[in-house]
Amino acid sequence: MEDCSGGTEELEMFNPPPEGKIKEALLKLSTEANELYLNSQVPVLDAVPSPLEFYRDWVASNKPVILQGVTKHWPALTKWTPDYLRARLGEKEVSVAVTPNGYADAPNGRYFVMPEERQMKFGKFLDIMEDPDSQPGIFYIQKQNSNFTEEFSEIMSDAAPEIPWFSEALGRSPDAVNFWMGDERAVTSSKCLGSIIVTCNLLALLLCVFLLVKGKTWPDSAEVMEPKPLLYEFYRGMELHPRILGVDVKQLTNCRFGLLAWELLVVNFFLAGWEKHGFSLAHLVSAALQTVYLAKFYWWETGYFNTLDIILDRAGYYICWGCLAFVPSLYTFASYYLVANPPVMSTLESIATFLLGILAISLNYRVDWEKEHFKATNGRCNLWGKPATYIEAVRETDKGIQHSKLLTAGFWGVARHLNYTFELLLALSWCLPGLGRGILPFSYFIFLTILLVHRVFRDEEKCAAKYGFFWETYCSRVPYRMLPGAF
Ligand SMILES: NC(=O)C1=CN([C@@H]2O[C@H](COP(=O)(O)OP(=O)(O)OC[C@H]3O[C@@H](n4cnc5c(N)ncnc54)[C@H](OP(=O)(O)O)[C@@H]3O)[C@@H](O)[C@H]2O)C=CC1
Ligand SMILES: CC(C)CCC[C@@H](C)[C@H]1CC[C@H]2C3=CC=C4C[C@@H](O)CC[C@]4(C)[C@H]3CC[C@]12C
Repeated sequence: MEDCSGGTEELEMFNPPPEGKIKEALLKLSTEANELYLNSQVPVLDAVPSPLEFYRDWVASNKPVILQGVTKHWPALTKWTPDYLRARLGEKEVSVAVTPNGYADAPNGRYFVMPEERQMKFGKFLDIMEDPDSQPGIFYIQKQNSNFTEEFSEIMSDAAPEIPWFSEALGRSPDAVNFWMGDERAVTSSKCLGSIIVTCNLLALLLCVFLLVKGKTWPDSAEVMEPKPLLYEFYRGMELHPRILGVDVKQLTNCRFGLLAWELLVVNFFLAGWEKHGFSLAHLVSAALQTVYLAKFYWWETGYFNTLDIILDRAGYYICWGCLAFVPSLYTFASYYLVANPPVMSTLESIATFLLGILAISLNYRVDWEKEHFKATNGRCNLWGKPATYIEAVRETDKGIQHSKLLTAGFWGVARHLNYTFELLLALSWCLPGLGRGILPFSYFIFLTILLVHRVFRDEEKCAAKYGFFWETYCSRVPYRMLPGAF
């Protein structure tokens, strides 16, 4: 690769347009093509079309299509084993691209860099494929100059160097037929996501079935949900705090598995994006904000043990499948999306987004902290420079008369759920690097808006039942839920 560095200096003299401008132009082109005539997904055809259909529906209208199963009759599919290829081509000299990252045919930062090319015996190349760590670099046979017909004529009859209906539709034989071969490092790490998500789903479903059976047959405590339709019991769960081998299930699924998987995936997606398109500050901002947010969660973890998830929601599909499968898939989606669709955000916008995110995380933490601090000091604390004000709620319970305090100072005197408002703002901040890439990068933000608005009503129903008249007094003193003056 050293030879390439001289080339980079020469390229500098052409003074290419800034990367942001190229990305912007390409994005505009792709958006316009999508709006004007493209399908939202590339269609898949299972049957071979006639030359006329192929020309009319896809070539002439300039639309992409995936043809499935067109090569299933090729002998190559069963014949091409390492032994067979060695016997036919072992002594043959072939051209092999060697790169540090597996991208022999892709832009590297602002430049399209040619890979180092080595001539070697095909047998030697197969040895490297079988033991990739035996040599530094990633070896990849990939040429665009019809290397299949030029260099691999010995195995040409195992495949079809020309597809008749395709040539008929185009009115010409192919200009080039290429043979590519490499190991899995030519593929980005995000390609494994499908298997990870399937595994999480299977594990989660198994656990939910187990929890249902356990709750019905050998619950940890006498307190289990009264009988309901089976599907409901499966969805909502049976037990509040089940344990498996002494481990609290909800703490394991929510705090350990779900959130750690979230962090690992977000870091992985950032690295995959970097490997694929070069370093992106905006992608880093998105990953860094999520990392700070999750670190904040662990700092505040004991506060989480007083939330609806722990005190009200039972261990069932909603919470356990949610944390084992839904959190790794949807909560990480903003970062995942940026792997294939790199951000088009400028450096200045990225820095502004980071600052917005940090501000929102700090405010969210501050709101939660004020309530925690107020409860820990039994109301004897200062907030915003003044002694905290509150409503003393008295209620009769199984354990006798109980006294509780409803905070009316600090953020809890401005609106009843400002922590959710800042939660939405912080979620928006790490989705923002996907701006200009359609609605999908904002999936998590949209889901969270629905979840939190619904949660406001769930939480207030619980508080109204618990505090009765005193809750109504709090609501009249602090009339807004999330947005003072509006909601
Ligand atoms: N990213 C995500 O998917 C989600 C994140 N979150 C975040 O988790 C954190 C915790 O949220 P969550 O548990 O839902 O809600 P809260 O932290 O707002 O807790 C609500 C509870 O606090 C108590 N409370 C309410 N108002 C007062 C008051 N004025 N004075 C004293 N106590 C009061 C009541 O419990 P009690 O009966 O003890 O008095 C109420 O049930 C937040 O930061 C939130 O943004 C939440 C949901 C989803
Ligand atoms: C079945 C699905 C459609 C819905 C699943 C919802 C759950 C996965 C989530 C419901 C509440 C979520 C959380 C609440 C509070 C949290 C604190 C925050 O600081 C980190 C995230 C979280 C633990 C979050 C995790 C997902 C839920 C349990």
